[in-house]
Amino acid sequence: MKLQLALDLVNIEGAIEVVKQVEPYVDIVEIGTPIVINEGLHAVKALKNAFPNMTVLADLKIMDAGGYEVMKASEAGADIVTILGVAEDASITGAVEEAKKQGKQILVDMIAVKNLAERAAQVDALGVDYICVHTGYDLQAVGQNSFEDLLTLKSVVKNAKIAVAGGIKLGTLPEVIAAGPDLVIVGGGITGQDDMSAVASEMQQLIKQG
Ligand SMILES: O=C([C@H](O)CO)[C@H](O)[C@H](O)COP(=O)(O)O
Repeated sequence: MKLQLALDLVNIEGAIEVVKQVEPYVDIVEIGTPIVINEGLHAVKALKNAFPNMTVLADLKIMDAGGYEVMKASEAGADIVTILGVAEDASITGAVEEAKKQGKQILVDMIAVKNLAERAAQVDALGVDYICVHTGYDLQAVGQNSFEDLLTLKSVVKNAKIAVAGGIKLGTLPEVIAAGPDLVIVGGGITGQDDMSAVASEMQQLIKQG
């Protein structure tokens, strides 16, 4: 099980400062969608330059032109690129083919997918690397989370690794770990804390204990 730090509400310098504090405790650093919107793929390039050995995920949430957008993110240095589960199969296939060509990986974000079990099985058959259940900010704000969806995903996905994201905090991490995902994605649960390093370290310990 791996820990991914999601960086969303910071600029490039802020992102680099956060990673300096938590680098030993996280496996993957995500340049979140809000940063990409504000700063473009330069943010991915800057992070990769600052931390060449770190696995960097570009949270582009691709909806169309899968192959082209994966190519651009790969050029910027992304190791993993996200596409939406609600995208067309052709877009996901294009993203997967381009990622394979570039030696990169694809994470499919199932945010806003209504028929989760059915769509997860379809997406799994397209050869993606990760499938992620995700409660976004707007549904977190009305009290939702992804725990039940995570169990659904576990029961239908046979090939891809399973990831979970959305509002995970130190207090809720044990419940997430118990469901056995391959990748746990945490944003505000680390970046919103006074002592980011201590929280990330505790999260890593819990994840290692499994
Ligand atoms: O993908 C995300 C969100 O849609 C904003 O782009 C976040 O990175 C993801 O939800 C993880 O962040 P937290 O919910 O703060 O843990």
